[in-house]
Amino acid sequence: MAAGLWRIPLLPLIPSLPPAVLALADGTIFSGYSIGAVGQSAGEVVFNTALTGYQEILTDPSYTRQLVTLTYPHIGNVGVNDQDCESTKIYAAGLIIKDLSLIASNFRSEKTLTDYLTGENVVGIAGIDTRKLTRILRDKGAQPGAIVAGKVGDTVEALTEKALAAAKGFSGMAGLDLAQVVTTPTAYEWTEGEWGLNAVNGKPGFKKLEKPLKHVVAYDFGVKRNILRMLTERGCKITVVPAKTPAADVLAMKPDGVFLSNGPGDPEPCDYAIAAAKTFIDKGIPTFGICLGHQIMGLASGAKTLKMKFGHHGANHPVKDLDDGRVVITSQNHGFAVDAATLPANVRPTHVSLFDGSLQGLAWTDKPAFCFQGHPEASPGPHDIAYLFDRFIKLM
Ligand SMILES: NC(=O)CC[C@H](N)C(=O)O
Repeated sequence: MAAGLWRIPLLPLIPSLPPAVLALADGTIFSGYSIGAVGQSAGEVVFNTALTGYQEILTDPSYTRQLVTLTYPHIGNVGVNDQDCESTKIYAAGLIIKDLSLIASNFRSEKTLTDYLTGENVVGIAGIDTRKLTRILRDKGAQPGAIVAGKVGDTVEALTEKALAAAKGFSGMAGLDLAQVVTTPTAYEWTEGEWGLNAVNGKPGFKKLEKPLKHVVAYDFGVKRNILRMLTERGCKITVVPAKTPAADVLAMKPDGVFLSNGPGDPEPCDYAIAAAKTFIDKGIPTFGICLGHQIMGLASGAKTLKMKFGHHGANHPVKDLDDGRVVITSQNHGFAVDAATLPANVRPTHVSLFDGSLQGLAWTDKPAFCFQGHPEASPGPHDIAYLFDRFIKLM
């Protein structure tokens, strides 16, 4: 047999694998096998087109209450390690894939994807037609759904009934304030830089902040670690604060700049964050927002946000920089967007998506404030738009 051929097709055929079912609220059923914990989980089903980075995706807090299907068909082959986590745990409500690699092969791998999902009590389903699922999500929009993962011997019929009921019971992401659910309970300092093969005395690890040049207060609405690392890398000492920290408390820390993080859920109900953002912008504090932070800044300007049909989730999205015309390939993960038609006169669009023309970046014409809808920290994804971090440093 040709090298490696044995790996791929056998797993779905092994009869003793526990069954799992994914149901969509529209009644569509996918039956496959369980690759994680036994149990059930409901959420909004979204598709992500990144070719790499399943571990970073699972641990991105912005995926709270979302069941993520990866359009790349073969997942798990590089295993999982502690250092590539974007937060302290898996936040995605469940994982949906076509084919699980039977082996994890990477010099940094510490465990398999299955062990990771099971250990974190997160459900996963494999062996389903993820292309069909993605076409449904593209045609009908992101859908409420549920995964029910059983034990060996459970019948698909019984799982299907439970999955359908759970899918129909999930009311969707609109109106959900999840930032206050996932935020840190207390403030903390962050001084860890980026990971490098030779970063710590010639060994792999995270660089340490050498000389703090700026003090940034970062609101944690579900912050991804690589954002903090890329700011640290540029000389920022960061104080990470809980989502509901009043603006006055932050101003008392006399920061050089304020950062508003990514995060899950609908930005509109986050009135506490919108009010804080407005204070910083009005007072002329250099302010930078990413993803949910961008949407919160948009709302603070008086603009409106809207729910997109199926959003942007991937690591290959072209975005145009309207200032110089360059096209950057970006990492994306959002289901809401700032409505360009509602921008006030003092806020101008700086970036647009070349997939659907939706708004990707904003800058205030009269204040040192700007924000971006996608993920300049990537992780996973290309670093084409890392220049936004440099822009923030310059603004301070
Ligand atoms: N990554 C994010 O910050 C996502 C923002 C918001 N929860 C959305 O889905 O649009």
